[in-house]
Amino acid sequence: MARRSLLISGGEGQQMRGKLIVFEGVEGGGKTTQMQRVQVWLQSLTDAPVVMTREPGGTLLGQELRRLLLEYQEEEPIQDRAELLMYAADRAQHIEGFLKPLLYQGTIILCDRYTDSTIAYQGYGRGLDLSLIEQLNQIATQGLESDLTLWLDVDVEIGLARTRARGKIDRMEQANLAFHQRVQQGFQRLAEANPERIIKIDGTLNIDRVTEKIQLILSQKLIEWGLIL
Ligand SMILES: Nc1ncnc2c1ncn2[C@@H]1O[C@H](COP(=O)(O)OP(=O)(O)O)[C@@H](O)[C@H]1O
Ligand SMILES: Cc1cn([C@H]2C[C@H](O)[C@@H](COP(=O)(O)OP(=O)(O)O)O2)c(=O)[nH]c1=O
Repeated sequence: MARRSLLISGGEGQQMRGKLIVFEGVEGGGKTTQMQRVQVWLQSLTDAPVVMTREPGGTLLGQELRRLLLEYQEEEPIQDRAELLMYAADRAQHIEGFLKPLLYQGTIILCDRYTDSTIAYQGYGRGLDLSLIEQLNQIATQGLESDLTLWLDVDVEIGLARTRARGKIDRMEQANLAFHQRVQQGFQRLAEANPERIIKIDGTLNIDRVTEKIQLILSQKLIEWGLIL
């Protein structure tokens, strides 16, 4: 495949020339593992910078919010609506201070979780009103949607077993199985409702097979976007 600079295919001025590729799914689906592999592979194909980031935690403020959101403490449980607003604050900061400037420069961004996680976890998982979450996502993102979302689908039990094997589990991972199953159902519904944007990948395959599948999907997208010939 021939490389092509993203800067050539983009327009002038304030046009967003980069691409936002999001990795989603329940805990332990393999997002982090695959993103690292995809970053190296994609960077070998294009002159455009390929950058990895995550929500929560893609900015300095976000790192603080991530700590508060994921640290387990019994004294004063975080209320569901406070949790929702903290994820939204992380996203607003991330988009304005990090994602948008890079997208204007033509960067390809690989982002670990985005708006669908809020719908799945706070909406389906916690049971907060979906239209309220959509409004909040709109406020935080100012309408910035992912160009492509790769949903690494694994059974909740498999994913949680993987994260437990990895070590200490965080506040969200400690939520009960029924919560995580509702989250999973959320991702399923989102994928059904957005077949163009969200592509499901079987995350139970071995690591190399998952990488191959992602590479195949991304190769087609890069051609479609005019980033490789
Ligand atoms: N396809 C896979 N098969 C088996 N284990 C995997 C697979 N993908 C990732 N893992 C392992 O599962 C754990 C969680 O993976 P990780 O990439 O951190 O997932 P996530 O970021 O989605 O939570 C890690 O220990 C990782 O090595
Ligand atoms: C972005 C986002 C994440 N989350 C949760 C999902 C995860 O449990 C946690 C942190 O995500 P993440 O770092 O992806 O955890 P892991 O790599 O272990 O899967 O935050 C929400 O509940 N709502 C959101 O909007």
